Amino acid sequence: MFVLVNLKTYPCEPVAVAEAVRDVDESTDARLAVAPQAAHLERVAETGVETWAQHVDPVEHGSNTGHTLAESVADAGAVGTLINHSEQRLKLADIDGSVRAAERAGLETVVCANNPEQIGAAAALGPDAVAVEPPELIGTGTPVSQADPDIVEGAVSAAEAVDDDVSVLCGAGISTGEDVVSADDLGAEGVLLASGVAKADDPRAALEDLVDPL
Ligand SMILES: O=C[C@H](O)COP(=O)(O)O
Repeated sequence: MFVLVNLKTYPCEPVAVAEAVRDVDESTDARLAVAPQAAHLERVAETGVETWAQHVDPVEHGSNTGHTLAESVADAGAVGTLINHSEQRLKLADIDGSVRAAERAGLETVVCANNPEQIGAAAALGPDAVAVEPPELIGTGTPVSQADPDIVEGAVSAAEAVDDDVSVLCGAGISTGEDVVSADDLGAEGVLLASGVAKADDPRAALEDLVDPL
């Protein structure tokens, strides 16, 4: 299972969380990675943890003030990027452009979507993976894998129908090892999570719990 920890803009210490993700990754068969704020990418990547960007824009080098260039996040040490997160929604053409920009920079891609229908559309753009996240469950601590298992199974079928090379992750409310096992049982190849680790009193202990049954 792939466990991708998104730090969003939570007030956590990104390097300390990154070190915890790196250390726990070494103790498990699961693959762990962390997605900090763009401004923290370099410091996080220097810890040796697998580092992801939270977003890249559909732009090239040039006059694009305030945009996030895929090549810049790759230079900072990111190896992958989220695209179209529920909190950073893009138009369809821009999702396509961001996937192309990430590919150009050699970044792995996870395109997020709300439901199986959108997952099918996202898979058609040829990312490495898609992530289904019902927005109403994000940050609630109520895991999608238990609260809405149909949406996870539906996403797996929808992606498979379009391109079975596209992996499916699920996210929203995932915070325990049991939640990750449920996601695995529903056919997801990974989980995207944030508050369960970034807002935990002890992020390292939260991560150890997450991977314990894997
Ligand atoms: O990127 C992560 C997802 O939006 C899930 O967030 P959450 O684990 O806080 O529900």
